[in-house]
Amino acid sequence: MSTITAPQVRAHKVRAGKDPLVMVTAYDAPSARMADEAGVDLILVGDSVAMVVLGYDDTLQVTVDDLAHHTAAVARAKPRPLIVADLPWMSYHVGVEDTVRNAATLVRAGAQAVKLEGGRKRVPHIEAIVDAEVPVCGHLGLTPQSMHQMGGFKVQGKTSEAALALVADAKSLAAAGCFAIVLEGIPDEVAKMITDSVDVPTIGIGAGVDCDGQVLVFHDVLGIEDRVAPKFVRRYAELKAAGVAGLEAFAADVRSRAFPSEAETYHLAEAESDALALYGGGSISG
Ligand SMILES: Nc1nc(=O)c2c([nH]1)NC[C@@H]1CN(c3ccc(C(=O)N[C@@H](CCC(=O)O)C(=O)O)cc3)CN21
Ligand SMILES: CC(C)C(=O)C(=O)O
Ligand SMILES: [Mg+2]
Repeated sequence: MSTITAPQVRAHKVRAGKDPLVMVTAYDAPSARMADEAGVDLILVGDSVAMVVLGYDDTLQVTVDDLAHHTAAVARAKPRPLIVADLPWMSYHVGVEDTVRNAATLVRAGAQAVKLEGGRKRVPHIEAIVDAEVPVCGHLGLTPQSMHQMGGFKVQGKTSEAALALVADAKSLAAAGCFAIVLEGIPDEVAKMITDSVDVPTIGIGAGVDCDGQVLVFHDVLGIEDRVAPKFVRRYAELKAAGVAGLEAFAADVRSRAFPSEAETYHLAEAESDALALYGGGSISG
């Protein structure tokens, strides 16, 4: 079971004296174990899996079944962080009943909460999922599933009108029962205003230091991703470079016959080796 529960997250505000929440994405059992051992608070099985793992150029290409597949792999690691799974595009845009069934699919795969993108127009869907006893995390600002409406992955809330609309959206999400709200790609002043305006924690990604938590994509934090490079990413390791160096060393050892060594090789017992020699020692003409 998780170290932190959704109700505990809901009450987690920096202004109440708490340290910021730490959330990182994970998409499989080994990444979930790394997040667990690092002591993060929440794992997000994000639809960013489409871009950083599955090779797509956007997040619109993944389905509920794709997210369930990755959520199940994360859940099998039994990580201590709370497992939040993204509802992908088109899984909560058709109807409320369809939305609740899709949330249930992710819960049965092992999610302890779900996240969906958008503001006040998502309130009926959020309320229905919460009514089905599933904690919901909101997501406002640069919502990647809206990339065609936004004209790309563009920072949002850059005018006073847009900023106030985001504050109103955040209040609607909190009132609808969201236990936390991710704020992505917005000016820090706007994120601070939202964080001050709601009683649930805000978890920022490209939203400044004044949120109640921070989230980044696993492959960005560890330096595995090198196609997408948003300004808000800080790399804490260079695993892609380490991986390429390791594979180069393996290839060199194979080609020089330095691999495998004696210690990496199996042998017959002597008697069996002698008996085998009597049968022709492996010669095909013998
Ligand atoms: N590897 C990765 N990291 C992410 O954080 C991430 C994904 N993939 N895929 C899904 C979404 C897409 N995200 C993105 C992708 C690009 C930018 C980006 O290039 N932003 C510009 C700002 C453009 C502007 O000024 O409006 C930047 O320079 O940071 C931002 C968020 C965040 N998410
Ligand atoms: C970037 C985070 C917030 C996300 O939604 C994802 O990884 O899919
Ligand atoms: Mg996402």
